Amino acid sequence: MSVSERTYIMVKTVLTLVLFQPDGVQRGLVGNIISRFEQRGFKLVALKLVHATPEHLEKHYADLKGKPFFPSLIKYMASGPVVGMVWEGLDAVKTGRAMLGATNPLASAPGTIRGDFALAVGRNICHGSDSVENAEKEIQLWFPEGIVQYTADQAKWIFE
Ligand SMILES: Nc1ncnc2c1ncn2[C@@H]1O[C@@H]2COP(=O)(O)O[C@H]2[C@H]1O
Repeated sequence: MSVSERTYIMVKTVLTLVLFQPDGVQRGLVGNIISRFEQRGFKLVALKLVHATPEHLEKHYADLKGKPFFPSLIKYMASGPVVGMVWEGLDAVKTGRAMLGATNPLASAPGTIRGDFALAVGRNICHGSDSVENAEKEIQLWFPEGIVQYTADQAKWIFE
């Protein structure tokens, strides 16, 4: 079992990283989106507001290094504070991505975060890990100190 694969009550849970871009922070959407994850039944296990360096962001977006928008993405992400958070839950990576909506807000369904709040691909509010393996790497990058371990009492009302 990998570090990010866990067991919570009798349910096998995973961790996912959600990273607010500067537009999500500046537009005051952090609280709304935290509420969506809480209301869905996910458990918050780490949270921080940071002004990330270009070097740190280059590591986070390493798989996009060859893309034409890579330099502007790094410059933009380093232009203001971002918020990193880690959520734990059943299929947290897949369901988190579904809650975010498509990368391009044009293709994001209403009801998703991008479908409700974004219009441009370069201002699409927040990033979500796209696989359990990448979540593990991203969580290690943003939270090298580790996540918080605790029991959420509401778990018995969410899982069978
Ligand atoms: N032209 C583009 N195509 C895709 N992603 C872009 C583009 N320009 C900026 N981005 C950003 O790059 C990010 C990479 O993956 P994310 O899901 O985090 O969301 C993406 C967008 O925020």
